[in-house]
Amino acid sequence: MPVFAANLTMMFNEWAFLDRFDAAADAGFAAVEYLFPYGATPEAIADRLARNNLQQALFNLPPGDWAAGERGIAALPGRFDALKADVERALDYAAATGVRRLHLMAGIADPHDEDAVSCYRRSVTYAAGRLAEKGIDLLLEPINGRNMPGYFLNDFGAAERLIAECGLPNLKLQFDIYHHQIIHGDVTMALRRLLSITGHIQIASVPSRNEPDGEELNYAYLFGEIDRLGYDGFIGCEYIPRGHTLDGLGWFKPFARS
Ligand SMILES: O=C(O)C(=O)[C@@H](O)CO
Ligand SMILES: [Mg+2]
Repeated sequence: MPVFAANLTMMFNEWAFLDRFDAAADAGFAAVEYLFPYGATPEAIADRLARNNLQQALFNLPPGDWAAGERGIAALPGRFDALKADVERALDYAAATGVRRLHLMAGIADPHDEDAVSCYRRSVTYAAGRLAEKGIDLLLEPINGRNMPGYFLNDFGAAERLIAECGLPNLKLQFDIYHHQIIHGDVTMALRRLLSITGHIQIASVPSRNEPDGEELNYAYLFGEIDRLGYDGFIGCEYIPRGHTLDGLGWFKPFARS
């Protein structure tokens, strides 16, 4: 049975950030993820995880200046020193939370620009190496261009090729089913092909990015397929609830921790 992680950036927004940990645990989640922990101290987050017996499934390395429109800096030439500092900052939070996987955002850059391509590869190789020393996986997530126009890593094939070329055991794919359906479709066949290099899965309805209980994808079928393929990682619930978070958890009832 999949282990679902509540995404505390999108879900449980009725509560302040730290209180979302309590709310997610009360709703039956055994794990959480979010985009960024950096607005709270590592100690405060560790305390919420411990007191609620929650696993920290995932978070992202710092993304650059998010408010200014940056969406990662890994593919941005001239930012390598900042990236190295970001890796250390994320590792402080990793040590406190016990997370075993971190997502590195690529940034807004032309995927056909040679400088961006070589810069991205250098950043990925460096970050994966540093995380390997701590037993942590580095994840790469292709993101669709409708949600993130101009994003460098906008193709699952590109991620698959890079992971194969680098040949680093802790470099893995973050398979967000929502993005895959929008970019490529054919989700089941892609899961079968890519699960062996997948370190984390995320879900949402398509096209609305709401609860995984309707619209274009049949998640009941996909959860069965993910189980059948032997996936033993987390599934991150990276969706925007249609209304109050708790009112939209009908789909989750069979999986809730009691
Ligand atoms: O946008 C998504 O999808 C994510 O998983 C975020 O972490 C941004 O990368
Ligand atoms: Mg995602």
